[in-house]
Amino acid sequence: MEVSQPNSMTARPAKLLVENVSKRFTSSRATVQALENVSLTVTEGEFVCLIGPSGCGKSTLLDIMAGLTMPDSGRVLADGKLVEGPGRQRLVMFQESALFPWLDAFGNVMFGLKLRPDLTHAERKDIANHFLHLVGLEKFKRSHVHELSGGMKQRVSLARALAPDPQVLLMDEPFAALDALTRDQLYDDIQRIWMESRKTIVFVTHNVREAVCLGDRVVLMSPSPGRISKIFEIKLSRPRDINSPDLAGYTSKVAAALKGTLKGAVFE
Ligand SMILES: Nc1ncnc2c1ncn2[C@@H]1O[C@H](COP(=O)(O)OP(=O)(O)OP(=O)(O)O)[C@@H](O)[C@H]1O
Repeated sequence: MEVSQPNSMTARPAKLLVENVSKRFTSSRATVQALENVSLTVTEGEFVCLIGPSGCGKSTLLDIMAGLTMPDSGRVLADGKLVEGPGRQRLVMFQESALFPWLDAFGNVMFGLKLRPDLTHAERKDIANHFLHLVGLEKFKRSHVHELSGGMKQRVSLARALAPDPQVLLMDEPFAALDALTRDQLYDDIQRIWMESRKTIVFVTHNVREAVCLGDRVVLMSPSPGRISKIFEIKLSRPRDINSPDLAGYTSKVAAALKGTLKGAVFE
């Protein structure tokens, strides 16, 4: 299967280097080769989207980048250092918000700042307020989790992940459970925040349009065994509007290739 990694950003340093990573899961019922020989370079400040059919290993790859799962073979380097476990420079944001229900929005962001023992309590409060403002929730800082909508919860999760100032943000379908309108708003917000902060982001999604709207590159994976089958470079200016016609050409190209992975072939 063709593997190409065009990347106009190669002049920038590699933030994450995935080298020949393989991972197999064995249960009493079956053995699954979740990833086989996956290699990928993510450059500093890049926004990379991972897309592919269910079960192709996207989350497994993200977890390995995060240091939450160890590969059977191969390795991940972050800033040239071997990833051997989770670290505060690589934080993960999941589909379902993993907020603490007994804390309000502010308390949840403050909790994330426990990762920054170098800061005083007053500095943490300032930072928490700043990030709640950034995600548009300053008026809801005293709201408890059950009082927030799904979109608001994901905004708090985003503020909590950004507040400790990680260099890399790993996002696993963070908007999948939200309605279309809320998602469209969040696409604008995440692009604005990314353009301001220039974090390195790896973003898992099932949604081709979402991947094309957000990614500098869209990495298409194929299942059984999980591999990278093709990488698309998205050369559209930012900020991008998910509903703009410019996106359509890329979207149909990626969608056709995605369909191909389901049939066992990949189209250009
Ligand atoms: N802890 C585990 N134990 C056993 N099998 C697992 C485990 N985690 C993942 N798998 C299997 O590994 C394969 C890849 O799973 P993974 O969740 O990475 O895929 P995915 O592309 O993220 O899927 P989806 O899009 O449905 O979330 C699947 O076949 C899955 O069943």
